[in-house]
Amino acid sequence: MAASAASTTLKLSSPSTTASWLRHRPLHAAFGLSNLSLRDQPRRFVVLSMDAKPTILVSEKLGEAGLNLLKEFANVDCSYNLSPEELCTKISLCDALIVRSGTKVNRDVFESSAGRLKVVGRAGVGIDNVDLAAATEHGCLVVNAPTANTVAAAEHGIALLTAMSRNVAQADASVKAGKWERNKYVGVSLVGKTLAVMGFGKVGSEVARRAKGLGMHVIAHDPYAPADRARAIGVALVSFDEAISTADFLSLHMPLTAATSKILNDENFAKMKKGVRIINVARGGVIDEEALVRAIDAGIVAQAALDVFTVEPPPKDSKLVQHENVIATPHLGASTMEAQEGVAIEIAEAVVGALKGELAATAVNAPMVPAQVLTELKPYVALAEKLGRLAVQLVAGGSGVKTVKVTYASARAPDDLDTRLLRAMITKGLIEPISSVFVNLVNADFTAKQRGLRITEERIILDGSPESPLESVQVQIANVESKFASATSDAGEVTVEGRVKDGIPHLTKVGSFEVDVSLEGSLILCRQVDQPGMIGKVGSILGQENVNVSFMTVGRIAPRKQAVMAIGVDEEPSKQSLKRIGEISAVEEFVYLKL
Ligand SMILES: NC(=O)c1ccc[n+]([C@@H]2O[C@H](COP(=O)([O-])OP(=O)(O)OC[C@H]3O[C@@H](n4cnc5c(N)ncnc54)[C@H](O)[C@@H]3O)[C@@H](O)[C@H]2O)c1
Ligand SMILES: O=C(O)[C@H](O)COP(=O)(O)O
Repeated sequence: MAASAASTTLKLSSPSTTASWLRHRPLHAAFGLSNLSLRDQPRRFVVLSMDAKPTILVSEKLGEAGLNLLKEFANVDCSYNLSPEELCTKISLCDALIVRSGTKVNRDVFESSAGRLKVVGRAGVGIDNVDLAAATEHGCLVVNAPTANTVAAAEHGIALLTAMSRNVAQADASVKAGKWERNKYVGVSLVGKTLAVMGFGKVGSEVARRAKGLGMHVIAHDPYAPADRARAIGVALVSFDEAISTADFLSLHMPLTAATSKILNDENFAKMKKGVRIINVARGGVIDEEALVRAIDAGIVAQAALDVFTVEPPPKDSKLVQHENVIATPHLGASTMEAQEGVAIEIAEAVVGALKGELAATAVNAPMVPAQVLTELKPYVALAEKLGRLAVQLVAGGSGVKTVKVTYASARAPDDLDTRLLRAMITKGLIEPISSVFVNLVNADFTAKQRGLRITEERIILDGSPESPLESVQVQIANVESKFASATSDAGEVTVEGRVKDGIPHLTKVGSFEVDVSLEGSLILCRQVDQPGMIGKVGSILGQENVNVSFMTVGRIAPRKQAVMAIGVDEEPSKQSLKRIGEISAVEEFVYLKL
């Protein structure tokens, strides 16, 4: 880490006890959640004046216990199956809205509310149906219920697994059609078969546990899950290729992210064992649905059981849904009486709490930064989150992301620099790109702990004037392999370091290579043999598809030796362009990272 001549390393206790930014301030006030006028403070969150009883619109069926909680505090309007126009008309009379995944809460809804809507509660995990940017712009808090439907989703995965393997749905339809086709519907046994659980998080680990009870051999792929957690329930974590090439059954439990979008595609279906069976209760977008139809027709995939689809509901004439080797359910993973009661209570408590102005642990878009400290710290909190995002995207696998070391170099006295917010932002950056969890200042330490993530902090005290709060921040992930080997330091840790320059976060180090690229847009890191013309070659590939390069630097060990080129891009390059960059003869490895 670059430090000035004299420096001292100091270990910080975690969480920091020197919360100078937040000390003596009630949290809701520190976070700008107290009675703010929406017009004056359009990006902050408002709470209701306690004079009037608020109105809560529930637009999809919610469990009775949750409704009762809401009714104790508010007027509750349960109006299901509203058209988009009806929703927009009603919303101007409502302080809160509670939805599941069936209601599209788009920008029109926030605009139509004319500032009255203060909270949107999602009775479930995924907030794909809520326009978060529009919510934040309109000062509307979004909360979700992230835990209560985990077991229900896992049980539905198992239901699909067993129903598919014994043709229950097809045989049922056949009997109801008056037939008796005992030879046609011979199934396959589960005992002794290999199930690969793709995504070993909350739902995936519950599926694994249950499948072991069915006598299956369970393996899992999850580059970020700690191997010891998997081992504790007798599951081996394996690479992606090993999982898909050895599985008899593949069950998908990863979130839909840029990295997992269409992760089951033609190329990967071709690597699978002939006759593999696929279960998806995660998100439709993780499968290339057209490629799945091709793989079924080619006999690679024997059967698929799907609860989720890229477009929901899928088109009536969808080849996939109509395929005789596919069974489908209409996104029923969370639909048990028990889960819906649990989710209803979880969301009702969160919405009522938010309307009362309490800080919500399940807030999806709560401001992480108290308005009062924004001026000085804004670029540093952005830097912290982006370093977390970069570090985790560089991880390829290993024993999972378990140990993260953060090193702050600062000339400020330890008492004058509270790292709680920075640590929370790094945690947010580390967790959000790989999970369905949203991290805020309230839940950051808890969420890290729950995922088995240990974050230690160290301080390097620099000589000199403490004008800026921080000189640099370094994030290191231990015991993992990297997608970009050059990001691994000599000590074997995935390492990124950055600093703020002219108010803008910059990446200044990757592994042992010094670089200098502003952390805006996205980033391509390329390791090559240092030689003339490289910048031109990469630049022209990007230029051909109108991808704007915002920044480019080369860090090298010595002239004509190995170098790392960091290229900031405003737009996402196509897969083809990235492939062409990888094919340039001097390029030894490269990676594309979203910030
Ligand atoms: N069908 C339903 O009704 C229903 C209900 C609940 C959850 N879900 C969905 O199930 C999925 C899992 O939910 P969860 O609560 O277990 O989330 P989670 O965040 O607890 O777990 C997701 C896991 O996926 C892992 N992961 C991330 N990227 C990966 C990759 N490239 N390859 C392999 N693993 C990767 C993460 O490390 C994490 O451990 C989500 O998509 C969620 O939306 C669906
Ligand atoms: O994201 C979720 O919680 C699940 O996909 C369930 O969605 P649902 O509440 O619409 O059933």
